[in-house]
Amino acid sequence: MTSIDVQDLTKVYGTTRAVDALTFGVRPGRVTGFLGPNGAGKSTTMRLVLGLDRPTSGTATVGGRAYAALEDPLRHVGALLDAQAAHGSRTARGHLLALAVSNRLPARRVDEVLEEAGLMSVAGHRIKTFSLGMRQRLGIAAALLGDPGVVMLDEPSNGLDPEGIIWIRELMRRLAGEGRTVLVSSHLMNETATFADHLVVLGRGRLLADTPMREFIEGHSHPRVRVRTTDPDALRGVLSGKGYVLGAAQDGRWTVEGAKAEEVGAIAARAGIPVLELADEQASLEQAYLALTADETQFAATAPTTRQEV
Ligand SMILES: Nc1ncnc2c1ncn2[C@@H]1O[C@H](COP(=O)(O)OP(=O)(O)OP(=O)(O)O)[C@@H](O)[C@H]1O
Repeated sequence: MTSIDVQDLTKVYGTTRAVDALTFGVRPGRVTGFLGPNGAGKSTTMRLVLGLDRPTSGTATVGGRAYAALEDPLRHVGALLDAQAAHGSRTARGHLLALAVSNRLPARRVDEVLEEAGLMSVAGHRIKTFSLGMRQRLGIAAALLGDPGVVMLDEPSNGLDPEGIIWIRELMRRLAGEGRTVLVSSHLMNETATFADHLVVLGRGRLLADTPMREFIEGHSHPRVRVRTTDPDALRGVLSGKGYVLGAAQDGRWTVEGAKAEEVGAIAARAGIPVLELADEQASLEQAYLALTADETQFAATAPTTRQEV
């Protein structure tokens, strides 16, 4: 099966290094989430892989070859970059048929992908009447037209309703399960956590992480315990004796940063303090991502006081 390989890739626009000496691989059989703050270089990287832009230096290949060198490229790589790109005056079926014909793909694929994308009932409607979510579905249908081994989707959940979000998640899982190479950019961390096996994270054009999802979350978050007690003052006292701080209460529960449930439980039990609820907090992808990218966000709203402190 086919991999995407990005090797020492750099793209400079004027004074902006949109992509900066980037090296990573996207492997088959798993969904790779492509993350990074606004302007980190995700779309530029995807455009370079698709040969839509020329690298300043370095290479981006699919199955070891530049996209431009692929014969019948849609049979190898399907991509959704900009869902607005389709001609508004065409029907969904007309648009896909034109793509199929110009790329020497069998016309029967058109109805197959319309069905797959849930667009069969509107296949004869003009695209200009489509909502953003329907355009996303059409863009994904187009990406699947050539039955490609590599699928790249830029923000595919954009504009999709909850049912559409579940559909895209299941579609990506299935494509990876079939052994395809799936690269998906997203700003929605909770969403990405439901479908990605692996993560590639960019910040200001550079590689920040290329790791399995689980390792990423474990490596960029710290343990935290949630506890409910009838005697918070006593618990605060015994915990502070062990170097832990009982945080502020929220909904009748307290948090202890940097601790494990078994440690807090043992400390409370030794002091005879009643504990009504005790659990390790599951670190989320969002927490881990924010911890990693805190210094890499180009367009963060920063309070003036924080600025002066830096
Ligand atoms: N055609 C272009 N001309 C000039 N600058 C560009 C061009 N395309 C991208 N850039 C710049 O390159 C940087 C990376 O942009 P890119 O769109 O690749 O980031 P991104 O990670 O996809 O961001 P987002 O999450 O906002 O989509 C940004 O600073 C952007 O302004």
